[in-house]
Amino acid sequence: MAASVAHQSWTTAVGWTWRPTTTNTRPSPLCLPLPIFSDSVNKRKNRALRVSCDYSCFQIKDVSYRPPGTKTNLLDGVSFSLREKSFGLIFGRSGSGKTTLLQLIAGFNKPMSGSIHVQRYGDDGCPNWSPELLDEKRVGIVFQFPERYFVAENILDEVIFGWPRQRGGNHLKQLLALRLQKAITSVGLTGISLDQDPQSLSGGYKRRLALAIQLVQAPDLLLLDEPLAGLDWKARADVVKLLRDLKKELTLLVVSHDLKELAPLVDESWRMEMGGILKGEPLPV
Ligand SMILES: Nc1ncnc2c1ncn2[C@@H]1O[C@H](COP(=O)(O)OP(=O)(O)OP(=O)(O)O)[C@@H](O)[C@H]1O
Repeated sequence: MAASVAHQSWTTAVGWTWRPTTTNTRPSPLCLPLPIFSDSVNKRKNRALRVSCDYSCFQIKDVSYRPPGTKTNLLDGVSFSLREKSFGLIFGRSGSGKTTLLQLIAGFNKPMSGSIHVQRYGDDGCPNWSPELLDEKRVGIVFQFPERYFVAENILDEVIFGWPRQRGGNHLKQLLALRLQKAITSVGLTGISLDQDPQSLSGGYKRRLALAIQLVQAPDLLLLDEPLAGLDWKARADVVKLLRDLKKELTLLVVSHDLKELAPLVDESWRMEMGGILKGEPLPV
């Protein structure tokens, strides 16, 4: 069977954006209560308005990290916040600790101190729940040169690597199939046969595949380490365009030296200084 989802039709829509859930609904004491409307229509309108204006931020607070058995901090009191569906860029000298920070946010290592949370805000800009620990399952990461880690013999297997371990009925299978289709479409791989060897793809298409592998898990936050490194000018332009589209769907935190090409996408930027000290700073381009 040709391994392609491009020509299959799917009738059910699957939500793409996850919202953190919590049982703690205590409002911030600093926030005033919302106005009470006697008219029920106004109440409904007001509620609809509030829902559409809610938003989340990923919050890293005072994070420090030193690898076990070493004496030097690689990250020193790193704090920043990134609003959902925005594009954050961290730049700075080689060896300053940028990749180390991404690995902590992805949950590969635990910080020595500090916290990594998701905070929800209401339409009045006030936190409306207590912050929740960021669930690492909600975070995707694409390493530098991700194509070096491809293991499967065809594109489909590469994308769904790990699925056999997931048990579930038809509902789960349908959900995964829909996610697969959406991921493949999002990165523009629809014209490619999924039977193909991933290593036969061009450099730009390998990066698309690496992104699809993460998107199929439907992350809320996608971390990218040097997404343009090693690509020719055309592939770089393709990946930049793809990242612009992805920003509409999820939050992107990128580490890169390619400031000029990524600048049009960037909402927030920070410089990592040697010793793992992060400072908010406009891009120097
Ligand atoms: N487990 C470890 N033990 C000791 N030192 C480490 C460990 N992991 C990374 N380092 C060192 O920490 C420093 C920061 O590394 P990191 O890869 O985070 O930097 P970077 O800013 O991402 O660099 P680049 O831009 O070159 O990718 C480097 O000097 C690296 O050698």
